[in-house]
Amino acid sequence: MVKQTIQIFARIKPTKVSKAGLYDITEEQDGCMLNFTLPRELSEGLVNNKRESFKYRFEQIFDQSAKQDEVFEQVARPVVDNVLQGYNGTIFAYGQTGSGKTFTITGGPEKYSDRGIIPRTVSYIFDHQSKSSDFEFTTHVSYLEIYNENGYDLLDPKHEASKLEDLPKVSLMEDSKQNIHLRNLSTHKASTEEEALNLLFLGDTNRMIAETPMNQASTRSHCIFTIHVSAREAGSATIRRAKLHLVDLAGSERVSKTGVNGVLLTEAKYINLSLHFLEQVIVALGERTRSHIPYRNSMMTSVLRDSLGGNCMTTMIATCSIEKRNLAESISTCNFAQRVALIKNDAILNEELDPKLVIARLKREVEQLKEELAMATGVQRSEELSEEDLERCEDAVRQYLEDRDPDSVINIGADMRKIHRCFHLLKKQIKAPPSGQQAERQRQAEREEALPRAPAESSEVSRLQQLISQRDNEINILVNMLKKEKKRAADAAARLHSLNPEQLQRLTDSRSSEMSVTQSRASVDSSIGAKNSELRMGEMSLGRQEAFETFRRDYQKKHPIEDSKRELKMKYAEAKGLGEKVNVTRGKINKLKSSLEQHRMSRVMQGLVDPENPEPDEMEMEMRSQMETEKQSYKEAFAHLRSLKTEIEHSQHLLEKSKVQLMKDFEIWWAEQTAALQVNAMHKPRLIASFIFIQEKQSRLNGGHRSAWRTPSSRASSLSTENSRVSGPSSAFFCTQSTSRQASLYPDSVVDQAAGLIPLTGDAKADADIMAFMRARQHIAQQGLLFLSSACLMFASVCLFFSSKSKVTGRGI
Ligand SMILES: Nc1ncnc2c1ncn2[C@@H]1O[C@H](COP(=O)(O)OP(=O)(O)OP(=O)(O)O)[C@@H](O)[C@H]1O
Repeated sequence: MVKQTIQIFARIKPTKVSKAGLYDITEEQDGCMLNFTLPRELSEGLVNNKRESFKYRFEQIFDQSAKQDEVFEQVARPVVDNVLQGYNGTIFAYGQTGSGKTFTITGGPEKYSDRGIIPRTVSYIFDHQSKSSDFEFTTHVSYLEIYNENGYDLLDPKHEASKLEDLPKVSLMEDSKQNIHLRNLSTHKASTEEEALNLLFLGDTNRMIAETPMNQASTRSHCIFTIHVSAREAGSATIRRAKLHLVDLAGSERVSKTGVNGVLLTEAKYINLSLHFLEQVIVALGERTRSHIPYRNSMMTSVLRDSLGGNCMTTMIATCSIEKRNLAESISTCNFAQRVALIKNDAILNEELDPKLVIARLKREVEQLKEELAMATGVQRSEELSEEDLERCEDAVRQYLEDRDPDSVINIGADMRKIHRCFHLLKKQIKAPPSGQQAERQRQAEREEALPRAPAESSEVSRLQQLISQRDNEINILVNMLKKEKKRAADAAARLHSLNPEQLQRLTDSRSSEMSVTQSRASVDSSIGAKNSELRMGEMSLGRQEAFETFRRDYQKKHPIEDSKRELKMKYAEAKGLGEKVNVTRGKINKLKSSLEQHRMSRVMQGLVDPENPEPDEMEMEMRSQMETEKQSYKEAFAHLRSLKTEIEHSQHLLEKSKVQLMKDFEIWWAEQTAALQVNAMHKPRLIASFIFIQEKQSRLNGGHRSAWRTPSSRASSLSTENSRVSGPSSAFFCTQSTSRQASLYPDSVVDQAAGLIPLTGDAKADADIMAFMRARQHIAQQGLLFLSSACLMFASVCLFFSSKSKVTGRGI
């Protein structure tokens, strides 16, 4: 058992503002000190006392310039090493919104070097596994999100989440030993790093898609990515199982400061409540005398029960923002961390015996004991030998006969039935007529025995015989080589035959090194995320698509997307170059190999070397050394290519995530615009005619479906024309969009007349007439009678004008 207090680290988020004496970090013998010095006006306000200086001890403090790899090495790697040894581990980030929790745990959205603890941990685990060939590892992952005290499975493959409620709900269950189980949380086997990273990406994308618009600005949920590792040494029945929780908590700021209402307030209350319960658990654990720890108060503390005061090695990273307005929250984060540092955990090695292996071992033992008993008592066992036993006897006899050691024995145990069986097999061997080859060899030996030979003659004969067998060997080698070549050619032809043109193209492409295969697989995997955004794009109406294009052009975050694309392109180019290099080197190695073989062969043929014990000559040594150099360069290039492949996959994931984010931001913007326009429309009933006019036109653009204009999106774009005149810049986009469409379909004059000359009258009947007319006009327009419709429009306008005038004056026309 390892007794250890929770290790605490702090990380300061980079800021453009100069630190101007607000904080400093000092190194001490047993850790680091973080000192905050508050300006007077702050110490009197936000923090409820007048202290100006606050000091906190941490295991280590990462200042603004700290890089992600440094954080991984210091914070995560020791925990992960323990997990690989069989100890549970937890790493959690705590801090106010925007202080860098997600950046630390998952990573930044732009650069590969910004990847956080989770992807680095995944790489580390699989790297370790590939190097430990004595162990058999299995890795599973799960991803849980806790929002408003409800758990959701972020890795559910059956659902395409568009909101959180679409994801399966996870609930807590407690067994008789009070162990917590998570019902409905799927765990997925990951056999490779790539598979695990794809799962992480799937979960992150689901998390992003399922965010409610209200919680956009900040992650208002807790997320727990769990890696389950089990390891067994070859031949051992003992399995070590450990799990690693990587936790990104929700922002810890106080409700009063968030200044929120409605849904957001409910969220904030839940977050604060669950963080409050977390604090209660931590306080209770810190008090030695407390026997009851209130884990059950919240889902998060229930899930993390083992991590807090239980069987786990736990590490916390406190994320702090040192901008003036955030100092109070950072101080409260550090206070929290100090309490956490008091908690003692008792981590135990999670070892268990694999029941299957134990049963097999016990069965073997029982068999042995039965055999010994039979020998000792003389009461022989009478039941038939099993198939397995029969096979074992055959193997034992074969090995015995093949063994050249005259002292070898058959080791089959004390069972008389098996001993009889072995004797039976031996007798069969002796009695059986020799096979063709054996018979020939026997005859030859007999002939040789029978021949009386002169000593000189016999030495000449044996020299010639040696030469013949040497030639036989050479012929065999050549025939085998020929066969291999033929087979390789036939396989290649068959493969080419089975490829479709696209694959053929890919094959001929220089990227057709190993890299291209893995890359294409990666792109299939990364399409999981792309699917969401593409699907949505496909579902958009034409107007909305156009709106999206405009939105994308002006999108604030477009630059990172463009940067990522550029970076990805560069990496592709680099991978292509490396792939070519790998191919060239491989070609060189193959060429050297065949030259070496030829060289050896020719030496053997010339009788310059003993085929049984070929001594390398100078040329061979030279070729071998060249081959070693090439192999080294191949290895290096290949390793580089592999790491580049991981980088490319990561960048693809980031790009996909940015695209999903863009899509989400667009949806929110669109909803806001629609809502604003609807409010305008309610206050301007007289504008309905132009609204309908544009609606109808929009519906025409959308393929002439009447129903299209009922959708909020088309309603918004129709209203927009009016809105652009009334509410100005906020709807400038709609204005541009509509006018550009109008210009292409209708002469400006007609549109203006339609929108400007036919306002509604306020009289129900007259307005109904106007609407009926508009629809009729739409119908005519759809049949291509644009000119006629314009004439009708003018005529109707005149009629309506007189009709409304006559109503006003009380006279008929
Ligand atoms: N150490 C850092 N280096 C560079 N950028 C950072 C760092 N820490 C945070 N950021 C950036 O600051 C922004 C907010 O960070 P992040 O999303 O990680 O905060 P958070 O604490 O997880 O917030 P929330 O509680 O809302 O989820 C992001 O754009 C992130 O990329």
